[in-house]
Amino acid sequence: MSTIAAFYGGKSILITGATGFLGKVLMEKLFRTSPDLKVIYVLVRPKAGQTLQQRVFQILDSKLFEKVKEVCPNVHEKIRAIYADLNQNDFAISKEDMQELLSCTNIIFHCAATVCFGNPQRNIPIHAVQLNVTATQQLLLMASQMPKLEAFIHISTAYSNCNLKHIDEVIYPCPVEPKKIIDSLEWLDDAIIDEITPKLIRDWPNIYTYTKALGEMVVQQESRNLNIAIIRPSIVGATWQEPFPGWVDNINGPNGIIIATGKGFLRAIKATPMAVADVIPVDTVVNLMLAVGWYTAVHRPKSTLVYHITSGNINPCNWHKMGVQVLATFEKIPFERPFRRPNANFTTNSFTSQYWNAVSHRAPAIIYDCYLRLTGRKPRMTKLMNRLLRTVSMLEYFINRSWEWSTYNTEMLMSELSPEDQRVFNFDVRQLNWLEYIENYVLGVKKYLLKEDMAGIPEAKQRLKRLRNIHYLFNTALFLIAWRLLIARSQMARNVWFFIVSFCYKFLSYFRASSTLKV
Ligand SMILES: CCCCCCCCCCCCCCCCCCCCCC(=O)SCCNC(=O)CCNC(=O)[C@H](O)C(C)(C)COP(=O)(O)OP(=O)(O)OC[C@H]1O[C@@H](n2cnc3c(N)ncnc32)[C@H](O)[C@@H]1OP(=O)(O)O
Ligand SMILES: NC(=O)C1=CN([C@@H]2O[C@H](COP(=O)(O)OP(=O)(O)OC[C@H]3O[C@@H](n4cnc5c(N)ncnc54)[C@H](OP(=O)(O)O)[C@@H]3O)[C@@H](O)[C@H]2O)C=CC1
Repeated sequence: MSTIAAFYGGKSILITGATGFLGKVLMEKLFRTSPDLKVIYVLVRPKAGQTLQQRVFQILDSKLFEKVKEVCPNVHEKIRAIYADLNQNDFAISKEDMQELLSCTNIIFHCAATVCFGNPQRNIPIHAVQLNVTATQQLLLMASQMPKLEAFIHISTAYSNCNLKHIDEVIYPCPVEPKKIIDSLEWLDDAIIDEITPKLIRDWPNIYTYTKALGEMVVQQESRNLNIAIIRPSIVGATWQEPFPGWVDNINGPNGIIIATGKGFLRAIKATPMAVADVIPVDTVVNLMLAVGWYTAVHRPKSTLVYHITSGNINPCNWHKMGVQVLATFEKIPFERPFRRPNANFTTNSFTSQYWNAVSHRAPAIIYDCYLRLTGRKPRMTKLMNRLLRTVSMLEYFINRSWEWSTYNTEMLMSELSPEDQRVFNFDVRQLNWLEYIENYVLGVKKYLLKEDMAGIPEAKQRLKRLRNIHYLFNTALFLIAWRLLIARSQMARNVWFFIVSFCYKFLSYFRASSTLKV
């Protein structure tokens, strides 16, 4: 039996961010490998007209949890949804619930965060500080009042120090104390906050990575006597193996780009083809989280250990390889109703990138909107395209650089695991076959995100053929119009044209004469 799986048996586990991408896979693995755990408390807020229970039951009833229902049929009884808004004081948790959490929790996995890179129109700096920094502080305070707590696992990101090139498994100090930032946001005017934000975040590319760095500092400062560990994953991608390959559920990071490329909206991107695409499968991250939870509780390291979970250092893939494989998969398994044929041009040049944006992205969107207007429908493509290009521009920082993350602690942990634990909680991505993984990833985006049926593939292929013919026809027409205009204006173009025509005529005459002779 796996030592780690046995460790979670009978435990009460508190998860924040359980309704998120990582949180769902964490719950699934916990229930599947330790069905005898006591309870999982999930801090949830009502959303989109759904109550807490409805939200949680919807997750439990999803395909992701199919295997769980076989090994843990009473899963619904083992999950306790607790109303909480992490942006509020004491998370707005009721007194009774708080009492239960404080007296029963054994392990905390803190996954909740806003992963939005920042939108100045939405007061994101305050929201991000509240959730990624203040909420972490509050949760640590709560944790310090939990007598049965054995481990507190904080999920950060490998990019929390992306202003550095080489990143060690240590907590780096931020130039401004988190407490000062939290205090000042309480009384500063929104307009002033917007003004000082760029000065505060300095060489961090966005408010997300900056607040995650602040969050780590808070963990260090408020750790008290707790057993804490920090996990830093790189770009979290679809599942590799468990519970089945290719599962994804949001459009963040690569997922949105894969959809936009497969649907033919995005055909070029400013990216360094040889830069490392440091994607890490979500199930690998979850396996490390559970191993770290066990190790932190049982071995109680003297200081807060940081664990990097990245792929580039041991099994690197680059954006070029990823792009080629994504396109190859679209050939076999196209997405339904594409706008244009999928293509992927990478450029590192700003001018070329702007050219592609104008010609390959904005112009077709404008033409399509004209068509919609002419046919009495509401134009929408230009708006969609602008939004997409804005999102892509936010990701550019990460696809034009490579980082080196040291992984001493992660390797140390791997060596501490029994062979059985190494198998059940595998976080060694050396065995990951990128081509297979990317193909499953794209397939997963199609099935689980776009909810497209595989039966629609022949029709999608037909549509791609039609789009290719339209593309050739359009280009030929464009060429002929350009040529006609050139001929009308330039003697030289006319001379070239007559030369080509007379050459073709002579060639054809010679060919006809020689074939007549043979007969
Ligand atoms: C041709 C090339 C082909 C290539 C071939 C393919 C090869 C594969 C290549 C892959 C290269 C990938 C590189 C990844 C690098 C990741 C690095 C991560 C590093 C850190 C990792 C982390 O540690 S953490 C996870 C990352 N964190 C995000 O990735 C959040 C992004 N996101 C936002 O920062 C906000 O979302 C933002 C946009 C501000 C709007 O923010 P906002 O407040 O204005 O509005 P909302 O978020 O409410 O969204 C408003 C509407 O935008 C829609 N939308 C939201 N996101 C969208 C999205 N990604 N793509 C499309 N559409 C999106 C949404 O669906 C809404 O649409 P609608 O209104 O119709 O419902
Ligand atoms: N995805 C990635 O590529 C990476 C993620 N990470 C880190 O992993 C962790 C999980 O990320 P991921 O699962 O992708 O993120 P998601 O955006 O999918 O999930 C975020 C979670 O936080 C919850 N949450 C947000 N605001 C509140 C609030 N006010 N009160 C209560 N809950 C709230 C969300 O709840 P709700 O459903 O109600 O919105 C959701 O459950 C984060 O800490 C992130 O920084 C690190 C590296 C990469």
